[in-house]
Amino acid sequence: MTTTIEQETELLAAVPTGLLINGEWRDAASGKTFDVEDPATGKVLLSIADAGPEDGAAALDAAAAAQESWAKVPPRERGEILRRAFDMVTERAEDFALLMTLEMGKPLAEARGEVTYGAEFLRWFSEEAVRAFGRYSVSPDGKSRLLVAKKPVGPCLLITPWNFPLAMATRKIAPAVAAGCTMVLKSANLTPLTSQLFAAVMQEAGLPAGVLNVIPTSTAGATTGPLIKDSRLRKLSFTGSTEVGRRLLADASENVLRTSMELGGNAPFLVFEDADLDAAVTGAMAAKLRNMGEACTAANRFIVHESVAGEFAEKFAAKMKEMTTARGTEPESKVGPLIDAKSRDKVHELVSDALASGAKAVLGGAPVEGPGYFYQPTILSGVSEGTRILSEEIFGPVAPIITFSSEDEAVRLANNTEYGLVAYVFTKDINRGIRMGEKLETGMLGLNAGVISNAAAPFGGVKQSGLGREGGLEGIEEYLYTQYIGIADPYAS
Ligand SMILES: NC(=O)c1ccc[n+]([C@@H]2O[C@H](COP(=O)([O-])OP(=O)(O)OC[C@H]3O[C@@H](n4cnc5c(N)ncnc54)[C@H](O)[C@@H]3O)[C@@H](O)[C@H]2O)c1
Ligand SMILES: O=CCCC(=O)O
Repeated sequence: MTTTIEQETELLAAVPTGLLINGEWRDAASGKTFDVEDPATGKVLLSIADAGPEDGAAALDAAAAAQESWAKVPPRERGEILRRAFDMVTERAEDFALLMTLEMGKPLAEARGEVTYGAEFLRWFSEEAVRAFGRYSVSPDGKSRLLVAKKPVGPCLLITPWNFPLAMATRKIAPAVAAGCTMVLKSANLTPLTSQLFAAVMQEAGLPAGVLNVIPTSTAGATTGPLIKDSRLRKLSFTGSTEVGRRLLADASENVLRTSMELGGNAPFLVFEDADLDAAVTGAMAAKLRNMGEACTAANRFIVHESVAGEFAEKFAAKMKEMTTARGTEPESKVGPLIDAKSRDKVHELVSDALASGAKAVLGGAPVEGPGYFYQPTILSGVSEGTRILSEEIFGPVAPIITFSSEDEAVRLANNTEYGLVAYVFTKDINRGIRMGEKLETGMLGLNAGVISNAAAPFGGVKQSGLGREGGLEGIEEYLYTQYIGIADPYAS
């Protein structure tokens, strides 16, 4: 059912529009606000407070002041706050889903999926909060005792992207809460509303004042730059483009700040000659069209064995053709708008460049006429090596296909990128699947699977896709440091 204007207005009225600093919602010191737009219509949804450097400093003051007492809160209590937040987000799933659809554009069904995925980080880390164990051991020579403790790293700056407005925030906030860290969250300026609502839920779930401070801003660099150079900050966790991540890493080096970097991707999707082609097409649809292709995990290069490339392209195109583009609130919507005009133009630039270099559009190949930033689901065949579309993140519903004739060539093509986030492999040969795991230079691999994101798994990349892992047993470690205490021989006289 299409959502009504009344439903949308009522929901937007419930979203806090201020900055959250030390447990209070307040205006920006400058009094400035910025607009958040609906990418399907270009209309303004809401204006919210626009933090500047003064507000950033106030947020870090609050986080630094709360750190000592927050670290002393028993792990079980911290876990219970996260568990209550999980229950509350789940109860309000429809609100969170609609809000994400409004500000980011994804179809409602997908937004509901993100609520489930994003909430799961709250539940997972509510369980991990009580398992941040250290160890005690006897030294190899038996003469001393080794005590290894895990401690919260301290105040963190969390910077999130626009493409998964809930999950990218919970994937950082939940482990930080579990570990006993305080935070300043700089949400994405294109999609800050979901974080605003989520922060209100965290307050209601019992998170003490100052533990989570939220500073949406239209001036990211000017507002967060001074925080990164402030010695009270102990950790920067960033999710976004490799380009911005690289700059932040340079800034973070000044104080040798601990960092987690979840950056861009250029995922290869390999289809071998022995693959179940129907399963490969189902996987391709998920790996390409999830989030309209606006995912770091999106399949960016379809590398298909020459003997099955024609049949794969035909079957893939038949499925893609069924994908209706429409505002995400419409029941028929399978592909929502891209986030803004700049992103849509970049997608079209890459497609035009590939076509000019000899590729053929099996399907689509152009923006959709009319309001909003829609792009036609597109398949390109005959893309040649060296074309821009194979080396840059597309971030749109466009699938370029290239072919290979041997396993070695497939591996060479797949690894021919500075990125290393995820790869997808479709084959019925288990040994080949294992070989691919060993040969592909990525932090994650989908074996006969087109989506592998899971709160219980370590998400992250190698090469220029980043540093560190989010989720899984590893996720909480990013917010803990290890302290070793050497103890003299308790039997020595
Ligand atoms: N690896 C992952 O887990 C993952 C997940 C989601 C998105 N991404 C990547 O994110 C990118 C898309 O997101 P985006 O367009 O929001 O990325 P982006 O790098 O433009 O922005 C990410 C965040 O950084 C902020 N930012 C920008 N410049 C900054 C500066 N100088 N100082 C401080 N903050 C700054 C933005 O306001 C936003 O909040 C893609 O490259 C995608 O692959 C990666
Ligand atoms: O955009 C990248 C994040 C995608 C995910 O967590 O599945």
